[in-house]
Amino acid sequence: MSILTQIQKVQPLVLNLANQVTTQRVADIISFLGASPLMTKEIQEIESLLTIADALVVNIGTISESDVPIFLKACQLANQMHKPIVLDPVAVNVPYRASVVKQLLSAVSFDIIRGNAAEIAWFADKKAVSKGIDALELVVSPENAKIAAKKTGAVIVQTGKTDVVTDGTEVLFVSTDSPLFKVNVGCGDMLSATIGAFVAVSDNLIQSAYEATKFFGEAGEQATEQVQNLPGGFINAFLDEIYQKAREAK
Ligand SMILES: Nc1ncnc2c1ncn2[C@@H]1O[C@H](COP(=O)(O)OP(=O)(O)O)[C@@H](O)[C@H]1O
Ligand SMILES: Cc1ncsc1CCOP(=O)(O)O
Ligand SMILES: [Mg+2]
Repeated sequence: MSILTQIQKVQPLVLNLANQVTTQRVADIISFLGASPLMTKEIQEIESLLTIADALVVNIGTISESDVPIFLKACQLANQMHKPIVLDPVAVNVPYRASVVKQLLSAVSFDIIRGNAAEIAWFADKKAVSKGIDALELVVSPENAKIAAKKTGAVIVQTGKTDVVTDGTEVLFVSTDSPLFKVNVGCGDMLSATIGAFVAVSDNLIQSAYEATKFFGEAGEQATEQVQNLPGGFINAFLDEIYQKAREAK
């Protein structure tokens, strides 16, 4: 049975510490995949929510000082409860965010880290050209992703023109092409959430990350064709594609 089919069967609960910009898009893609999204910012309920959750997705996109305790507690509890954690390190090259992620890395282990090439370069201690939430380099290098995997112990999904999925040893590539992902804010967040839904039902981290990334990219290509390369209706066409393909999964 494919991981996508397993999602239809299990309907896993994916708990999100989401950013405030793309919460609805993240909740929608988890739901359209056949999984069940839940967002929280309340530290008092984190343990009970993790008890019923099948995966945790942590997105630092709009993190602030008052959020750090719940991020820390949620990740520590997820480790203790053996719930997989996906980290989306939005703009981690910015000093404050870097300090928060360093604090998290010193206290918890992440199963999968999904970021653009500039964000992944940070984990590899390599220079990269970025501008806020975006990577600016178009050259795809698996080397930084492999180093980042070895340094963090996580499976790395480095997104770009070609996506790189690696555990530091095995390296897989996803070469789909949906340029409208770049101009639509939140596509990275939605991919991280998709990976969360896949890893919620599979113990194979690199396979979950790869199949999620490939499924996501292929749906993007279908949607790009449907909207004649115009961004305004792309997300709706993309989410409809996700919904339809998820329900066709065998
Ligand atoms: N230059 C590009 N051309 C086509 N698709 C891209 C390009 N860059 C990223 N993508 C795709 O966009 C999606 C989001 O990745 P990315 O934009 O790198 O994340 P983020 O939004 O976090 O910066 C991924 O599916 C990725 O394959
Ligand atoms: C614009 C913005 N600002 C803080 S989080 C966010 C959304 C980032 O979304 P993505 O990294 O998926 O493009
Ligand atoms: Mg991002």
